[in-house]
Amino acid sequence: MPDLASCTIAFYGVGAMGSAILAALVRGGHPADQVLAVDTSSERLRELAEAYAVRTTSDVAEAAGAADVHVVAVKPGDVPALLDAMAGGLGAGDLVVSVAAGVMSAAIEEHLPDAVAVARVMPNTPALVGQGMAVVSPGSRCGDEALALARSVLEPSGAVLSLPEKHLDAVTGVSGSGPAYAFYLAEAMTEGGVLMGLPRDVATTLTVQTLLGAATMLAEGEDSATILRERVSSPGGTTTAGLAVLDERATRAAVVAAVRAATERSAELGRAR
Ligand SMILES: NC(=O)C1=CN([C@@H]2O[C@H](COP(=O)(O)OP(=O)(O)OC[C@H]3O[C@@H](n4cnc5c(N)ncnc54)[C@H](OP(=O)(O)O)[C@@H]3O)[C@@H](O)[C@H]2O)C=CC1
Ligand SMILES: O=C(O)[C@@H]1CCC=N1
Repeated sequence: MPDLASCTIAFYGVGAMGSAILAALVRGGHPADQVLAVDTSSERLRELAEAYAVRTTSDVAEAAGAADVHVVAVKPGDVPALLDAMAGGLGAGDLVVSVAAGVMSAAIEEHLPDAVAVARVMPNTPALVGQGMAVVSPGSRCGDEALALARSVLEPSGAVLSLPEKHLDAVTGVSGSGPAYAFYLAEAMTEGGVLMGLPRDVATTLTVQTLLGAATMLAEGEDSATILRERVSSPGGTTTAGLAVLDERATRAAVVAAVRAATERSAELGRAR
């Protein structure tokens, strides 16, 4: 397998997720003329060409023949037809990296020539700002060099872990869908501030900086979430009053159930193939 720097990388589907990984890769220094955006939407292609000077095409077979690394970022239900359109252009030395939720690497391999390596990845949208979390799992034909190449596609997007594929549904439940849980909390905190009389822009600033500060303490410090929460909670004070309401309304159980539901939905998407 070659180094990523010498590879042409095609992104099939440049919606929310594909374009975030593409953007991080180009900002990270990968030559834009070695990046190919492929999408059914000519408007999306025009936007990406303008923003990042990447090459574009709507011809899947042409892209498959031109690239070495192939990032599949269409909706799970669109994956089989896309792979069939790609297959004729792929051969030994090619790597297919799929970010589609639930779609198993074995199901992807069935559509492709035997010589093609497949890796599955569960990324998330903070890749767009270089703060993504991606978990990479090798398929049955993905050796160490191909796995390293797959990781290097994601490294400009943020943190990267390698795990066996059996964990990817749970990963999807925590970090794949997780940004939406954080945005949901941000919406609710902002709304609470507005209800209590703060101007919306002020409530938004307070919420965003508070979540950023809390996440930075978790990321950079040694202390667990439990210890950090206890340090905010003065006995008989304001925080315990607020947290008691979250407990009364079973918020912790609701978040655990949300992770379970997203995990189960990922597995279900895989069975639908
Ligand atoms: N969004 C997220 O946070 C995450 C998404 N994922 C996974 O990423 C994948 C993409 O999700 P997301 O970016 O949200 O979806 P989007 O709908 O935003 O993007 C998918 C893009 O692919 C295009 N497309 C569909 N079929 C083809 C085709 N045959 N060839 C080229 N382009 C095609 C779509 O066009 P059109 O709209 O015309 O169909 C669309 O522009 C999904 O499989 C999802 O599970 C994984 C982790 C996180
Ligand atoms: O909602 C979804 O299905 C995709 C996969 C993980 C995040 N978004």
